[in-house]
Amino acid sequence: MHLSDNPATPAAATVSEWIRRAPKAVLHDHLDGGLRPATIVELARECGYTALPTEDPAELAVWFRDAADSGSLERYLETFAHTCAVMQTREALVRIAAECAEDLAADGVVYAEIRYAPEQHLEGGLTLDEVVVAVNDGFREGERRTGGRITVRTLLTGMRHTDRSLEIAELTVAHRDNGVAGFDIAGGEIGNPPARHLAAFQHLKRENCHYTIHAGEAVGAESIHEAVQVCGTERIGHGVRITDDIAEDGTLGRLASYVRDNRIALEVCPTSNLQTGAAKDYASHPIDELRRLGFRITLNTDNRLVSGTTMSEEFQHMVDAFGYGPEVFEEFTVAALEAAFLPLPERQRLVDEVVRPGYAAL
Ligand SMILES: O=c1[nH]cnc2c1ncn2[C@H]1C[C@H](O)[C@@H](CO)O1
Ligand SMILES: [Zn+2]
Repeated sequence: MHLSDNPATPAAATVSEWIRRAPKAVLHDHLDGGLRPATIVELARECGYTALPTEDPAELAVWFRDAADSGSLERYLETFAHTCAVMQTREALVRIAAECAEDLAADGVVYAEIRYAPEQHLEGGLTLDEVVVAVNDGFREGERRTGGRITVRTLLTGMRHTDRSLEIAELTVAHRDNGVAGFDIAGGEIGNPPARHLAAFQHLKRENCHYTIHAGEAVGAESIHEAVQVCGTERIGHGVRITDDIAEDGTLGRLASYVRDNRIALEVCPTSNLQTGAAKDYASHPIDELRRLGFRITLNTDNRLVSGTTMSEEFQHMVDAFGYGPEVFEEFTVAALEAAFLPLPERQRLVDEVVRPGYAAL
């Protein structure tokens, strides 16, 4: 299925002016899912990558969104071969990270946790450490270019189908004082349960280090149960299939109660969910039900290029579907900062000095 055939996923939202101005925080955004299409084309030429589906940046943007709109997470993930192919040198990683910070800041994002899998950027001869340093340098440059309007931290992702997660967890700990805020597990969920990576999570716990896990996207409540109760995750990437454990009348099962009552944040990414088949359309997306039931909800992009979205567009889709006003987005933004892997005083400063005044001024 392509977006053009699917009225549930309009190509782009027309964003209200106040939404662009509203301060935003994003906890779930993949570096390799958010490149500028023109940058991909330029970098592909420079590094001799000839497999791009088109060299026209506008067409390339449409191609990603359409190709990812298959109803399957596996197919969605196949598109990342084209972005990772051009992310194999220090120069490319610095540029992509700096542009990511600029693009987010231009969209009103004041705090971002950007994730990527270092193991996917070694083909040009970089070491894992060099990859992390390059991305961090790029983000520091991007923050400078925006005049400090945005704070960016990274999450290092271990891929669930490979066996390097412990190494990536150790890398996370090694770079924790240098812009790396935590760890994540991503990739195809079916057949790759999070407990395969228990050694990584145990290492992070012993080191008092933060992590989140993609769960409840392509697999249901059992995946969320394992992520929360076996792996001890602090947040859940997506998590929308927690609805498996909620009855039609809104009665919560034991797992759903545990997640809600412990304020475990859900990193909800509506447009991505529509593309991978985790939700049917915006109007029936569980985000609103979960919010009304008291879950700690954060709103996110997942992959700005691959899902053809921005934080402002995600906000706008929620306005259109549920009639949300600024007070709901203020709630989501404060929730994101409460769940952020940033020291408490820095989170409080962002809430008190940036987010609250920003919403008051809308
Ligand atoms: O939504 C997702 N679910 C699972 N894996 C994902 C998702 N979005 C991106 N990824 C994968 C593809 C990327 O190459 C990898 C690291 O960012 O994470
Ligand atoms: Zn994701």
